[in-house]
Amino acid sequence: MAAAGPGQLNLDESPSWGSRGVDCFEKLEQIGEGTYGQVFMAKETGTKEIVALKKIRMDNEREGFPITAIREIKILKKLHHQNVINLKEIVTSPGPERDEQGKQIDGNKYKGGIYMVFEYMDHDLTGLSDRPGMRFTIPQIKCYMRQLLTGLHYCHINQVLHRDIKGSNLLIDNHGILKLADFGLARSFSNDHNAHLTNRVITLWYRPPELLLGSTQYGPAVDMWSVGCIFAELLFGKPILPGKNEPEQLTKIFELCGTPDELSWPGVTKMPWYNNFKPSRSIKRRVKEKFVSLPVCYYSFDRHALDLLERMLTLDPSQRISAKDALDAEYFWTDPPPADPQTLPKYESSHEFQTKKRRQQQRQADEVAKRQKTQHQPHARLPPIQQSGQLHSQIRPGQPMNTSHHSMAAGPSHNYGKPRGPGGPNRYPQGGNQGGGYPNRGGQGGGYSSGPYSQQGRGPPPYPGGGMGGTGGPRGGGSGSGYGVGPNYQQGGPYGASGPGRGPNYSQQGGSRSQQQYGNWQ
Ligand SMILES: Nc1ncnc2c1ncn2[C@@H]1O[C@H](COP(=O)(O)OP(=O)(O)OP(=O)(O)O)[C@@H](O)[C@H]1O
Repeated sequence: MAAAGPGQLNLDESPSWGSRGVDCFEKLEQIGEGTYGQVFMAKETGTKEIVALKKIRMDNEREGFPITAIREIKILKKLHHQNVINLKEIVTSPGPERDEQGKQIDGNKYKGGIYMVFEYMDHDLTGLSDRPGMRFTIPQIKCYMRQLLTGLHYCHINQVLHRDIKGSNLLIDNHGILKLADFGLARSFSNDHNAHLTNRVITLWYRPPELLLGSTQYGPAVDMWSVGCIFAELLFGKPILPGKNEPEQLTKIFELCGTPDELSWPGVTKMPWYNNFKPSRSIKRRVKEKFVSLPVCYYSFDRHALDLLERMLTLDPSQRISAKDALDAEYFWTDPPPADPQTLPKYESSHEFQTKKRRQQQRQADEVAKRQKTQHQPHARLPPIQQSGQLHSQIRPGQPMNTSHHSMAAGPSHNYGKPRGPGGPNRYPQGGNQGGGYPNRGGQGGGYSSGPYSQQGRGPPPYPGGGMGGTGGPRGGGSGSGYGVGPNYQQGGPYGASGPGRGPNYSQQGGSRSQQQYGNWQ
């Protein structure tokens, strides 16, 4: 495993990097729990500036500073764009880490913690969209999508693949600005695509078919598949491809996008795992059909949205639309235009971690109320006990802080864990998770890069309500095909016992994206 010298980062030209202690910051509250460790909202004691501190988890790193953190720091140091999170500095904690009881924590040979200091962002997309009653408008969705594509285009022209695009890694502030974050799986690429890269990246639900079929030579198109999944999710109201494991993920993709053949995807039959996952019968692509006639959806996908989605969810990566071309798509240039970020509603801070915690508390309160009710039932003459749902209905955290926008319907359902790459937490489905849990994860912008978001004439249209779910709906789960098109698992797929962090059966997704999990991933 690659490692930096103990206690040394040596990553910077700037002398202040790594030289300040974390005691320059007052920790305010925990806002994230990632594979790396915790993320805190903190205040710089001198300037009072609010920042996010991401603690680099060292406990599993016996051989040095974690390569994931080195990559993230190196890459972020070279990326500077309005739609990419700004890494401000690295700080260290001087002494040995202590737990809440003041006991020294073992296993950290650096005798202190290392933190990345980021600009603070009020929300992540998952946390925001999971707020009860949250409904994004079409101009809001266009605004977020355009910023996502602008940030990603900037990464791609700077030869960086993000490799973990998902809602919880898209941060949004109360000025409506969206930034790409979490570059822990990112890496530089060269345009010749000759290097071999690991295919065990990208959270399962957002992972493209070429990686699921074993490709190790890939490029920016992998991120564009994930963007397509996010785009559809924003309009559809829930994740569109919630596979429980890799084979099921591929099945879901084929059911939606059709089965590939040499005509639609030249070279597909030569892909490393094609024979393992060869569909038993051919299926027609039905992206348009699925999203045009939705029984339960908040927005209908208009013609331009469907066209763009089709081009993002193209099976053959060489034919998939690039970020640059997506920014030119009719969708962004037809009414209603993308909202100006400044005009978007401001919300109370909503990170996936917090919305998850709130939901857990609500669940616990519901259980207590249920228990009390059961205990009291035999005493028929006692007054009925108030249900926790009544309390819930009074608290409407999904409401924007300003009320100038559209009213919001109430809606439950935060998903708290998040599924990651080959194993990991989950907002999405991972076996037995109660409707939540995430899937596992295992030059400049040609006129787009950092400019302001111009309104495109033709005054604001009336915005119908709608947006990303929040109805607690069927997140996660969803099994099998019902089409009988599953891959040929019998032949012993590549996802069997061989993969690090994966159990012998397909439903295993535990783990993290640490070295242990990915081995020598590139
Ligand atoms: N700069 C920031 N401002 C506000 N919140 C942040 C910031 N960076 C991260 N967070 C919150 O912390 C969460 C986890 O952060 P991040 O994804 O960077 O950590 P991670 O350890 O890599 O997590 P994961 O393994 O889930 O990707 C984010 O989803 C977000 O809610």
